[in-house]
Amino acid sequence: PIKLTSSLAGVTFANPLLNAAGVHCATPTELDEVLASAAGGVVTKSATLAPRDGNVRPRFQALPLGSINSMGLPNQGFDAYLAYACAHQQAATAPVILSLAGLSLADDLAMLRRVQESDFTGLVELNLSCPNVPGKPQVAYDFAAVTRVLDQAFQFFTKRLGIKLPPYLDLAQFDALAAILNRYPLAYVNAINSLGNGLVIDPLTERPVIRPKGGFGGIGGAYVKPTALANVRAWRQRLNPTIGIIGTGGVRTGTDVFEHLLCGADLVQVGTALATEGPAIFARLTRELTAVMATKGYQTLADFRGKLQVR
Ligand SMILES: O=C1NC(=O)NC(C(=O)O)N1
Repeated sequence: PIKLTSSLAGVTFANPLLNAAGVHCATPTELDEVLASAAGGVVTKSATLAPRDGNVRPRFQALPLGSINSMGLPNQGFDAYLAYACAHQQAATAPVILSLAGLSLADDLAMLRRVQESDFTGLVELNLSCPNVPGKPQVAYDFAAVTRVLDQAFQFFTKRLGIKLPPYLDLAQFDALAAILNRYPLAYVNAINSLGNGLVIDPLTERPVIRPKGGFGGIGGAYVKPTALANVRAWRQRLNPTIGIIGTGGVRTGTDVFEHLLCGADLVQVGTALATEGPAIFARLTRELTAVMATKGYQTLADFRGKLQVR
């Protein structure tokens, strides 16, 4: 019989599929709907210290080949998501990953200190790659800033910490950042966040399809799958084996899930396709992944994880 169990930093998932932070996870109702689906776990909308309304609308547009978004971190605030994560840890539901996106280094550290002092023992995902807060650069493109936040976080944080990274497009960047990341006891790296600051135009109205930032927003979906797979593969080839990998980007079918796992992902997250199809997608993806594995004679994810062949 085919088994889809996967573990990440000692946390076991019955199947490797979750939502991507930000999609179908901003309220307890949405979070419950993902947990009630065939997903193996759920990740919360990236929390800021205080609740946020986010950017002006329209701020999301589904597209034939993916999506563009400039949400601007609308969320119920850190306390709400920490409470949800703790409650569901007690209820022993599928794992809840708590995503954090401070608007400053101080906010990142303040939230991590609160998690450290809390009863939450699960996975924490520090989002270093939101491209959509006007005036805020993506921290993960500034390697000195990444070093600062990890240096200061690991002075006191002893729980399971992963980081959400943006796509990198140059192998020298993977080499340089891996040398930094390998110095820290990271639980995992999640690659990729949306491809930042794309522009989608409506030729009829001669205007961008979303309003914030003059129409500049993060690109997701089929557009980014080759870049997502390359980032998963590049990190797997460079990071210590103790650092797990979550693959995110361009997942719409069981074959897409299979490809992320083949590149080395331990878990796989779904954003754009979940936004359009809803949580029922997790049953479809589980069915399709199982069919791919059956066709190839694989019984477990370990039979093929990270085993992309070299041409
Ligand atoms: O990290 C993020 N990535 C995105 O693509 N969008 C959200 C957001 O804008 O809140 N944040």
